[in-house]
Amino acid sequence: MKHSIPSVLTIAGTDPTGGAGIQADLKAFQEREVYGMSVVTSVIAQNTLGVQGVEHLPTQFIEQQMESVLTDISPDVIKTGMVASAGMMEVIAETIKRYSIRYVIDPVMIAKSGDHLMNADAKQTMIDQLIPLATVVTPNIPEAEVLLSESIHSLADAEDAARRIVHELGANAAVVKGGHHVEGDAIDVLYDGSAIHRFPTARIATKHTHGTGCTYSAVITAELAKGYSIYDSVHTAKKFITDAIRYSLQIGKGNGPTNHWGHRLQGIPEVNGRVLK
Ligand SMILES: Nc1ncnc2c1ncn2[C@@H]1O[C@H](COP(=O)(O)OP(=O)(O)O)[C@@H](O)[C@H]1O
Ligand SMILES: Cc1ncc(COP(=O)(O)OP(=O)(O)O)c(N)n1
Repeated sequence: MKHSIPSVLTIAGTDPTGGAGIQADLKAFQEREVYGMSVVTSVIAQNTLGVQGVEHLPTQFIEQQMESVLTDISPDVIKTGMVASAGMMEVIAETIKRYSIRYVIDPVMIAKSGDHLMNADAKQTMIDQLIPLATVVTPNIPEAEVLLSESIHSLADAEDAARRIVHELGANAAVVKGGHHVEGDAIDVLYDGSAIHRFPTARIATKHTHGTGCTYSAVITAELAKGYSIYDSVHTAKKFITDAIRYSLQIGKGNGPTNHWGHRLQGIPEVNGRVLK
């Protein structure tokens, strides 16, 4: 049954500190005013300092969660984040095909803390089974390098990578995110199958970028669900994440989370990264 309110489903791992994974996705969905649902793939003991433990749910139980949602409420768009194993990827791919739902894949591989969130032997399954189903794929630079087995050093390399993810790996569109360049502006590049689009912002000097990629792809998912184009969805996501980083909350002992309501604080002055009210 189709619902009048745009609805979205994230299939991902958890972050008990709320900055990344499913918790970040649900916060972003709420801020973008779409109805958010979630299927858990792995339960992670992590915080702003890193990952302390991982428990993967059985593949069959991930499948059961997806069935529970999809036989009741049909999301307009599905997003995947952390999907650790080839077996999990296979059941997710089969489900997306069976229900024929638009799909955003954030190909999460390694957290910024350096912890591995995807098994190395799952890479080929991601390439063969998930990426070709994607309406949009949103790798950061290290992830694009792994997907294409090539190094990315420049903006031209990132643009070439986005083109290759579409033409060689079969995604409908690709955004290569610019957060991992050490210098210069944070420039994301979108290739939509016909043209390259650049989304530049000044790089914000902060260590509080935990969960940026999760939040960004969740906003793209939400905007697509509302009926916006891929270009407009990426544009909104870039604006949203920039405010979320700019107004970050300065919490946690390590790389803190972003502020999911930062977009509501635009124009409010800040001092040393703290918002003045
Ligand atoms: N220091 C920063 N200043 C401004 N934008 C940033 C910064 N770090 C990341 N971003 C933006 O956050 C989004 C996520 O990027 P990135 O950090 O590359 O992804 P991930 O979290 O998957 O590693 C992108 O839009 C990127 O441009
Ligand atoms: C459960 C879970 N999923 C994804 C990530 C990675 O998040 P990301 O948005 O790429 O940002 P970092 O956390 O790597 O800074 C995660 N940590 N946990």
